[in-house]
Amino acid sequence: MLCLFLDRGRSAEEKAANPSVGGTQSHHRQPLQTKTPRSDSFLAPEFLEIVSYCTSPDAHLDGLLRYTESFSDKRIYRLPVFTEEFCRAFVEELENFEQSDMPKGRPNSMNNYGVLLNEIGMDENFITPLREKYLRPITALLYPDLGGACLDSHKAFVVKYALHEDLDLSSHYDNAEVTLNVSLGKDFTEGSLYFGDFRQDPSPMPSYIEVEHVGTQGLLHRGGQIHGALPIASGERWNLIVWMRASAIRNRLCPMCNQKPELVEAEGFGDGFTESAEDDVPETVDLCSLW
Ligand SMILES: O=C(O)CCC(=O)C(=O)O
Ligand SMILES: [Fe+2]
Repeated sequence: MLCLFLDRGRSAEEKAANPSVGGTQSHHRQPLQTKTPRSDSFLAPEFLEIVSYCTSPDAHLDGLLRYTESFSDKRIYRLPVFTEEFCRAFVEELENFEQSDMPKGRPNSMNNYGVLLNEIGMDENFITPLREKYLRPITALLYPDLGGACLDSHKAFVVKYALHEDLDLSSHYDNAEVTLNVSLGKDFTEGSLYFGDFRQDPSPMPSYIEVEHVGTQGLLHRGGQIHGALPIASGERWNLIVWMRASAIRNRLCPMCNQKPELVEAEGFGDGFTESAEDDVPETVDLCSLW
């Protein structure tokens, strides 16, 4: 059973009742599951401090920016997210899954290597609470105009780059209002991200900036910020990517085709649109920051 060390607070009685929880096995034969995280111990203390600030009554953008690193005027921010111990355990579990004979899909149409988190049961119990409880107070301040306060679904996956596999990722924008990209390790050289224009606001001479990955830390950026990844020169690079969507925004205009979406039924979160598109759209986007 997959359990990403989220149960550090188990009592002796619980351990006696279910000693196998928390173990790491290399051959999974049954559907993988996670336990609901019972503590915040997998999150970096500095990240918890940021969340605590953002949920305080007087929180404001300038106050939040004191805790993060900002990159140019492109609204890209770096912040601590996970502990090192968690990142190591997470990658170890992903490697076990990779080596298993479980059926696997590709993370997206561009990356050939990596893991879709819903395939290992980590969507509902791990990414949903991470988005709702921890990330949303932060994105509400950073991206109110993009529905940062009402990001209500996601697509989450881990991408992997290695010398005889994918080396880089070409320029693209994400199917997301806001993206979180956390560096999980392992050891690698090069492989930085580069960012150009915001898709909805192109300039005749786009300027590009390069942003390095820092282990355990995350980058938040607008999904529409054009970006790509430079080739790694050695080692292996694993990153958690969470494409976060706000139905209140995309119900009005699909961010991929710039048209009013025509909805078809989908499984799970689909692409993050909701059916009652007409009814749910707030008068102004900032309404959702009143949550
Ligand atoms: O390789 C990376 O760190 C970026 C991946 C990415 O941009 C994506 O999957 O959308
Ligand atoms: Fe991307």
